[in-house]
Amino acid sequence: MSDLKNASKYYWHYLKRYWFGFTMTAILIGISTACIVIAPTYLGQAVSELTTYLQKWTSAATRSSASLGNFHKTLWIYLVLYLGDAGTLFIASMILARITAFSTGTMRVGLFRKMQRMQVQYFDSHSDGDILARYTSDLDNIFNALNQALIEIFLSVAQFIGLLIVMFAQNTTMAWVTMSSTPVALVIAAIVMKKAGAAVNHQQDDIGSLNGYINEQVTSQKVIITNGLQKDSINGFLKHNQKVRKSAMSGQIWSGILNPLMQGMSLLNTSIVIFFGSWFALNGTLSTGAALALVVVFVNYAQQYYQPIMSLTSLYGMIQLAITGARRVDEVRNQPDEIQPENGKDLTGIKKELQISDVHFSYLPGKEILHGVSINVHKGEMVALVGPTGSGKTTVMNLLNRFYDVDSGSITIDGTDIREFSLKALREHVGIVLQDPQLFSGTIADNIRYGAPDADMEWVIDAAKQANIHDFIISLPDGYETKVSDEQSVFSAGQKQLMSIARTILTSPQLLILDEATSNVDTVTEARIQAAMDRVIQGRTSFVIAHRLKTILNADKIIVLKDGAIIEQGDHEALLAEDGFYAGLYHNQMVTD
Ligand SMILES: Nc1ncnc2c1ncn2[C@@H]1O[C@H](COP(=O)(O)OP(=O)(O)OP(=O)(O)O)[C@@H](O)[C@H]1O
Repeated sequence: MSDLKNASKYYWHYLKRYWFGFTMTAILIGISTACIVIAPTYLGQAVSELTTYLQKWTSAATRSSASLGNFHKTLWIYLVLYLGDAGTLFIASMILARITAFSTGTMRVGLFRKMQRMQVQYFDSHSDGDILARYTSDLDNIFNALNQALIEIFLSVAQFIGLLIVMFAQNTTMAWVTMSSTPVALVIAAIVMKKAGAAVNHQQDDIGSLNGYINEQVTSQKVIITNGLQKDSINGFLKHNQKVRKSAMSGQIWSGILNPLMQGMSLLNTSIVIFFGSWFALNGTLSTGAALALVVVFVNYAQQYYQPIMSLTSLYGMIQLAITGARRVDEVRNQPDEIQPENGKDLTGIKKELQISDVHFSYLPGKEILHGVSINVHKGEMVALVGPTGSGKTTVMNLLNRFYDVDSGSITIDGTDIREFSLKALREHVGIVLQDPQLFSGTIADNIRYGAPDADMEWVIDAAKQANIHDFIISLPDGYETKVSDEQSVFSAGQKQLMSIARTILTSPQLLILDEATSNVDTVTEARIQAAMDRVIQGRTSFVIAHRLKTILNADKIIVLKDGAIIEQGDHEALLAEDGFYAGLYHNQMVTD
């Protein structure tokens, strides 16, 4: 039920602005229903006018007075009513199609905008495939339901109301008899809908997991091939696929069962009406003819009574998918945004120092990752973070850029807590070169100026030169205009890394965070990346996550992290002299290198 509540809130948020269109649709469908209800009476009248005409025409005495005028008039009214029905329905569907196109467009934009405001935590804790499913299959389900079910809902409601009016106008007692089975139908519908809702929810969540798995397997294709894991990959896929098949089947069964059940209710209803109708006919005050006519009319109504309910229940699978879709998209919509300080301070640069003071941090409640980390960095200094895998190096970087906020302790720049700066100002001054650099669709030049879109070509070339990648770029047939997404231009990890270094140089950050990426490139490229990194670091305050210790021998400060705590710190010489964890690590690496 809370799903329905959340979905209603979601639809209300996006659809309320179309109230005028919905009102017009309701009026038009009201007119259409009235036309369709009234039209048969004119058909009957036309038949009776034609009979009168034929009777007059066949007798010589009355032939002169025989006229088809009334017959034609009635036929015209009949035709106008049918045209009225078709015309109003057409306009109503056009209005709804427009509302659907605009509202789902706005939903898509809303979701995309939200993605740009959300905390990094959401992306870290959800698979890419699952996030993608919310943008694709969930939004598609919403679109399909709005596109196909909305008009049906309007029609069914109008038909139902129209029928109630006609029934009560004819005979109140028989109208109540016709409606008597409604509570039972509602209870059955509520039970089945609850089951179907849960099943469809499962189905969508399982589709999200399957997408996540496919995404993971596609991006890890090379690892799978090199390790000969194709069979395991397929087995994993089959497991996910089987889960989707099971949950989809259960969803379809529960959604599909509703329609036949309602058909059964319709038959039951007809029997009730026949039973009570005959009783009234035998025991009531009406003449036998009138009573029988009433029974015939109400048997007709009884059959029609469940029609709107049945057409809604036949759409139930689609509606349920749209409810689940709205729930999943709404989940994203309700994610907290990145915390922006009110009247955030501007950051003009690091004047003196950056201080990390007694920082405790946990990604998940109760599972602390950093236990009181303190690092003091003076302007222009290079700090290297070393330590075993999982020791917390990346976590420290995540906190510096406010991807996450500290639980306790503080990070300050010249005495001001970084949470007091506006996020924009902070991030303008923090440049990050990630271990796994990302290139975006567009040209090489676009990619280098990604963080500084206004930079002119001269600066782009200068940044590429500093990053040691200019010569390679101009050796390409299209030079800086080479399309990155082009199938012809597949870049090596080292080339991508150098381009992302050029990108960072162009933004001219005050604080640099470098996740050393020299581990999966050849020694020549490694030397080029190292030289580029050295150039970027010069004169800037920088944090380098070092995997290869020989790249950080010149660091002003080396921080050794283990299990989320600093166990040693100092420069290379001092740490070697200490002959502790760092010295052991260094000697080990020298041997393997
Ligand atoms: N988003 C996350 N949610 C929960 N736990 C996380 C998250 N990111 C990292 N961790 C955990 O935090 C701990 C520190 O991870 P971190 O990535 O900082 O280590 P690291 O020193 O950078 O490791 P590596 O050298 O392998 O990159 C690990 O135990 C890891 O499992």
